[in-house]
Amino acid sequence: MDQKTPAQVSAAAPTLGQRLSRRKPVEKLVAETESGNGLRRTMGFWQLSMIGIGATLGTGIFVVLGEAVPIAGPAVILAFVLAGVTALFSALAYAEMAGMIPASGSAYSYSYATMGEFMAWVCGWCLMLTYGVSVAAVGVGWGQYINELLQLTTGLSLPGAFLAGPLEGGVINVPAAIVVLLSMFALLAGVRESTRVNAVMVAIKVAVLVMFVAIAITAVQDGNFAPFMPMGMAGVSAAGATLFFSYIGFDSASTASEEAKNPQRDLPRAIMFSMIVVTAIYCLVAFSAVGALNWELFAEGQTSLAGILTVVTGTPIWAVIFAAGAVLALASVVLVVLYSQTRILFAMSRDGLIPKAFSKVDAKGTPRTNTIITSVFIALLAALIPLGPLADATAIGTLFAFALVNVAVLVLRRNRPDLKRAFRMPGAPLTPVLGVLACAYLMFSMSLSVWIAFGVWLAVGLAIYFGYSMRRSALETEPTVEVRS
Ligand SMILES: NC(=[NH2+])NCCC[C@H](N)C(=O)O
Repeated sequence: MDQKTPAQVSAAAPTLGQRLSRRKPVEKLVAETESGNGLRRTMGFWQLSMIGIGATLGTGIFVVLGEAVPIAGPAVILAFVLAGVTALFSALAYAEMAGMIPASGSAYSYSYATMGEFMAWVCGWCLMLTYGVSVAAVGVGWGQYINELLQLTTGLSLPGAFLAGPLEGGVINVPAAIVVLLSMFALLAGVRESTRVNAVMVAIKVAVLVMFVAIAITAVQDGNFAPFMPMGMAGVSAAGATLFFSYIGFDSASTASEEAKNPQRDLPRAIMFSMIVVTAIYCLVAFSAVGALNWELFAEGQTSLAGILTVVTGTPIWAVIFAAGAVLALASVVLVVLYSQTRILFAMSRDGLIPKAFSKVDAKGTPRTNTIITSVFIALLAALIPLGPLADATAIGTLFAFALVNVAVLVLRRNRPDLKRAFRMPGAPLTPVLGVLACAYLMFSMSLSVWIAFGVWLAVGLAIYFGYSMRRSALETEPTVEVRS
């Protein structure tokens, strides 16, 4: 048995059921975020939108699109719409929750307040796929573009053994690991991407993607769209599940709610606006890509978007500009998302569910140990695992976490109608229910191997919860907190 603090001796140890369902009161969560975070309310609609778009546009459109085309054929355009609609429901649910509980733990914190500790743990564990594993995926995409840029400008290429992990016939993916480790050093040095740098990155990303559309659309041929749906609806769904990866990131705007001048008005509008911009860009890029190049030529990752530009124009200059833009942009996504992952672990550690080392900060206020452990783990993933499995694992875990956010909206509407909501999800309770169903639909469109990987991931998470977190939870060890909900 664990040692008990004197204050606890009087109270009987909680039962398993009490432990699993104990909730962290909304008021406590809000108080934690308010106590001395010193954040200033400076952001308006545009800055919030730029954050959402900046965290979303990344490896999904620059690389995963190419991997999804063979799954759906030209109907990859529909797959983007399907994934986009699913993301939209969750985006609205996020807007409602973030306006009520502006906590850095994001979906993990929302679940802790609504469904209790066990579901919060499961959600936090899934968020490590949404953030940590997605960083590895973006890192692998970055590696492809840096190599492409090197080839286009110098004709040289890194030896194959150092461009891919063992599952793809290489030894270790060096560039992917390097971009993660460089970001780690930047974070340790206290570098944060400022809103201004973020806005520049968004401008670069949007500019090169618009350039892509403008060039590729001149080569669109009707014949390339027939047959439109060679793999049927199953192909569209499967591609939609993979492409869901490309929509992840709008939630980042919600994590800035404490820095927004008027979150109530601007946050929902910014989330909607980013979703519309991103969906429009994705559909246009997908349309011009599959229109310019027959979908069958996308197989086996033989073609990249940059490659299409060279084929269409006959000169490599546009491909060089495109690849250079992608290299800059993807590096910034790695930095931003890695930072978010450390913040979520910070929140979980503060709650006692993972070791205190993750919430220890150094003199500069940086969670040093947290940042190093997290980054090294992610660098290893990036070095060893291919993009496809990393993106799929990110997608399935995120779909699950997003489904939970929709459930959290339903639960709080019923249990705490009194709470002030900066934004109310329109059409509730129907819309959050549709949100859950849409997430479930995409999850069930994923292949068996993805489900097995997800199952293993969850099993490890449960082992940690029951073996460690359950007894160390701050709700158990801090007697001031009410254990029963
Ligand atoms: N939590 C995150 N923002 N993860 C990054 C998501 C990846 C991004 N949507 C991309 O396509 O590259």
